[in-house]
Amino acid sequence: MVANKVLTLVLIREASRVLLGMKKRGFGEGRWNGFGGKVEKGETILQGAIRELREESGLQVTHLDEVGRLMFEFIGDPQLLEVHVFTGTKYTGVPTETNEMRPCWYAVDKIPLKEMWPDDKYWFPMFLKGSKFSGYFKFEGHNKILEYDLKEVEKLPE
Ligand SMILES: CNc1ncnc2c1ncn2[C@@H]1O[C@H](COP(=O)(O)OP(=O)(O)OP(=O)(O)O)[C@@H](O)[C@H]1O
Ligand SMILES: [Mg+2]
Ligand SMILES: [Mg+2]
Repeated sequence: MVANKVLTLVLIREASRVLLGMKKRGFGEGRWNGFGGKVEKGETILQGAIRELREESGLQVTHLDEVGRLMFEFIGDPQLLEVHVFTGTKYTGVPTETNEMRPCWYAVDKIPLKEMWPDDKYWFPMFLKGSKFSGYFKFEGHNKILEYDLKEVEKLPE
């Protein structure tokens, strides 16, 4: 048994646009995504999300809502990624490019799904309409989804 790798993903949302970042290095390099990363020892998942958002975008928030839970399996890797997806509308600061991310606002009808992780096209519509969602995706490499299961939920699993 290998413990899951716990990660956060933060999508700052306004009425008609979402803040994404172009990942400049590391896992998911070259793709637009929300802000986030590994939860560190001694912090809660929410604290990790708030910290990663600040480190990667320069934005400060005091509150985020958890809206999604995504599990990813990569063939050949026994460790599952457990991604906690958060959203928030209230922030202070100005989106600022960092070593890891180049932020850009995207209109909700112009989300660059072709330049995002392939799973995003399945759950982003649920996110945009305000639903909570829970999913599992099995990847071969970083571009191919072999199988998946995704549903809208009333409440996220604990
Ligand atoms: C497979 N399908 C996927 N679809 C959408 N998003 C995905 C994802 N798989 C991982 N993610 C996100 O990618 C970031 C990786 O974490 P990552 O940025 O590398 O970690 P962190 O910021 O801690 O980096 P440092 O180690 O500090 O450099 C993190 O937000 C995580 O939620
Ligand atoms: Mg990161
Ligand atoms: Mg980190």
